[in-house]
Amino acid sequence: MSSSYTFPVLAEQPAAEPGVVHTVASGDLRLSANVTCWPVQQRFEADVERAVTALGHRVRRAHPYDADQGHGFIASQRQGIEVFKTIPPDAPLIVVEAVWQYSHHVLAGLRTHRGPILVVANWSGEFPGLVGLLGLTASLTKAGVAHSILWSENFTDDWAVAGLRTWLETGMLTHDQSHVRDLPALPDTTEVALGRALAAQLQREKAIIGVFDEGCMGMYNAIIDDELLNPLGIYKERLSQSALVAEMNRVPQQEAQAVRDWLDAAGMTFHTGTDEATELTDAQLLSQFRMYVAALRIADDFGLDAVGIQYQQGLKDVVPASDLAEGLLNNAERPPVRSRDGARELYAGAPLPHFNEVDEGVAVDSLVTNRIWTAMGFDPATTLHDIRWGEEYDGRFVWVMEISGSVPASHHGGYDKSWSMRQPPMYFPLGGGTLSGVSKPGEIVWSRVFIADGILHVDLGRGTAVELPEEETRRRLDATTPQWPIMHAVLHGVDRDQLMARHKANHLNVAYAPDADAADRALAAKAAMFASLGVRVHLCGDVRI
Ligand SMILES: C[C@H](O)[C@@H](O)[C@@H](O)C(=O)CO
Repeated sequence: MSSSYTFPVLAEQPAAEPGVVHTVASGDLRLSANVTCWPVQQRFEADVERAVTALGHRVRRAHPYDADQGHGFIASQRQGIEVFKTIPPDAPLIVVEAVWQYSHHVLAGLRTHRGPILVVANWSGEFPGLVGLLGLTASLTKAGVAHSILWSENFTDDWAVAGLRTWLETGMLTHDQSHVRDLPALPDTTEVALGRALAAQLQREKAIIGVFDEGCMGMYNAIIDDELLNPLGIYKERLSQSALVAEMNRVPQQEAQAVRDWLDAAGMTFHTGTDEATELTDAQLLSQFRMYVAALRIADDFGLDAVGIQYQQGLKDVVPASDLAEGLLNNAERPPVRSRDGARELYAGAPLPHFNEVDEGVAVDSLVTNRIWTAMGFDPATTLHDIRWGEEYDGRFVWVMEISGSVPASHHGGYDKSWSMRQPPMYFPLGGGTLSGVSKPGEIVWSRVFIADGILHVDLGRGTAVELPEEETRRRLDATTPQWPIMHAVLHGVDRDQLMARHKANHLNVAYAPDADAADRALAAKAAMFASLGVRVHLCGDVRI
């Protein structure tokens, strides 16, 4: 037997100290975002520390502020793995989030952490901390990692302090989820029959989702393995964003300009300037229109039924934002794009559903929604939104649903009620415009496809997009990211904390129906279609089936 092998020497793992709670903060990959958001994170961490200390425990931050970088976030998976080597595996651990964060930075460490895990976020619209929390908890749910969650403005309110105390004392915190119920036996209605027929068609005839670079911004929760996807009849075409850029470069300038002219004629407003670093320029817009044309051509080449562009890593350093192209793709009424030989209009008169940030839960949902809404004769335009924040208005809790760049123009009531603003430089160094506006009042079906216990689930609910006075809309935009499209959403029979406790994604899908009865019928068809596809359906809040 040889004695020359090199055996690994494993460092001793640190032991947990009684009364000590460790904290970590996961951040963005973009230095500009981490530096900009750091002061808010610091404030929130101080709030959490004060609350934990008042309850008789000590806080030990597991990683320091980095003076060279100008922030104290974990900014990569490698860094996260190294940080977790210093954390006692059995110690109580709080992930503190006031910002949008990349879940994979901390997922490796959290997967093997044995002590109780709590994820907390600040109830604030300023930066997407709540969105970050929801992405991480969805990722932990998919990974099967036990965890608790909690949110508060500054951890001085009784509800949050009581929750924190429970978690510190027991290592567990549960929330009311009595608004969720499993799908009952479905009635014998035309909508149920339609849903089942569309499911049978999808499984027999199959559909393809085109994925331009999988796995956006650490969103492990947004990746659905083929083994879970294929039984629905849905298959992935794996595409590269570099092919998209190559195709963009083949789009002649006049064709991109024709898209701009069409939108100008349709009444859309472009807030342009000349400073590439901070303003939206005509050149950025032309690049975005090239992307719109290129995405349709590639989708046509591969026979895609839906498409997703990752953008936020890689492409963000190559071309302006993908959002404007994405919003256009999701609308039935779009600038026409023809095949390269000019013979055919591509996807004429219909949206090509786009799942932003290659969120594959959104891909499945958009495809299903598109089929049902089209079959029922409704506007099939659908989009995701970030669950960004919310506050009471006039005695009702009104959510700020705010996607990071674009919604289909029909959600605003048309292109003449839509505008485009430069994407914030801290996330989008090369700029590009949004497709923004205020979502029109109306009846919506909301939903989310997610993975738990190794299978696909979907939550379905009803809501109303409400109109708020202009100054309240302005206040909400200014309190969040004013460049992005906003929906004022009231969810039926689901309160603020119930949605936060239950929702397994940073995103939520919405689609409009002509009226409340139509929305109920569309939801019933959707429930039937998902159930027929083998997805576990849950009804949330007040839903009439
Ligand atoms: C630009 C930001 O990173 C956003 O993309 C982020 O807040 C999200 O939209 C997460 O869903």
